[in-house]
Amino acid sequence: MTAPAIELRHIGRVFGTGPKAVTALADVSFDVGPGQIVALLGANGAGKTTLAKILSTSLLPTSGSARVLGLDVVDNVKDVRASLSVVFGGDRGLYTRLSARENLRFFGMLAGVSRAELRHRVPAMLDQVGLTDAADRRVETYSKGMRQRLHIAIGLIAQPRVLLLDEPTIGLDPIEADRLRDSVAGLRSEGVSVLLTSHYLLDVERLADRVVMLESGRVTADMPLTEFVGHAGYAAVIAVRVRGALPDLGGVLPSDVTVDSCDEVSDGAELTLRVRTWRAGLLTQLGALLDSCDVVEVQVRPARLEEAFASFSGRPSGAGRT
Ligand SMILES: Nc1ncnc2c1ncn2[C@@H]1O[C@H](COP(=O)(O)OP(=O)(O)OP(=O)(O)O)[C@@H](O)[C@H]1O
Repeated sequence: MTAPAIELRHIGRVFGTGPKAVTALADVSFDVGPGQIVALLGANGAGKTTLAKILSTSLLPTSGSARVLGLDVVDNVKDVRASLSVVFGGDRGLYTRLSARENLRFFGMLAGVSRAELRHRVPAMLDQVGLTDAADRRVETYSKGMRQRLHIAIGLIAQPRVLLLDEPTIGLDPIEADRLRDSVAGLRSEGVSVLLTSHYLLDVERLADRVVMLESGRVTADMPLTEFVGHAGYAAVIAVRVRGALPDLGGVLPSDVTVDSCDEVSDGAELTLRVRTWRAGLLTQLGALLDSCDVVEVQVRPARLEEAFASFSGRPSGAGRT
């Protein structure tokens, strides 16, 4: 059987000793499978950075064991470093007076990739992150999103099989963020395993196969994304706006649909329904119940990760975003 890309067993990390000791990680165990994208969620101070530092061999755990592709991070520092790459968000570490192509060549050589190999790999990486057209422009002329995509290309130039990706879409506008997510999603087909930390739940919703949630250094959830989203407690919200009055829906709604709110507006009413489980034919059924009124607009909003996040952390929706 192939070893998990990342294997954490009872990892603990305490900073300091005595009464001032801080337990950053208490007892963390989970795996990232080969080719999987796992999102590591948690509020500020939950222990995400500490875990990333242990995996990237820049910090020792105080208990437990961590393996990358079967290699212990304490005993096999050199091999772990060759297998894993860390990509941080923001502007750090790029040579902005050089072009993307030159940055990639430089970091490739630093990582020990041969010149001959770089001749193939650099254009391939530029293409993979959508920077081919801008490849020979100085990085100082790039948008934040382009810089961030270049970071990912640099992280991948030595062909690591495991990537730690920290806040990849921080500070990006929605279009840039989407492009970046496309680049990350493409890694799955390359067989790269990713541990993604993000405060942006949209990244997680779009990219992750599994979600691991940390709270105060402990794992409070470890499950497939679909199951995690299911913890929102409902599948979707349907908002209906009608002209004129609404019929009395008391007792006629399907059992898995409840009324969230019903408000009068200038020329009619707005009704919000919460659907516990989505099923084929539900909208037709609701349409029939509203047949007698003039429906102006219907919006269906699938359950969002914010609600699931809140249900695990016991905080109100939206508090996951910091
Ligand atoms: N070098 C250190 N010395 C003492 N305490 C530390 C040190 N590094 C981290 N901590 C503490 O460990 C806990 C976990 O911190 P960590 O940075 O891992 O959290 P995080 O989940 O990455 O937070 P954020 O989302 O804010 O980056 C926090 O209470 C933090 O104050």
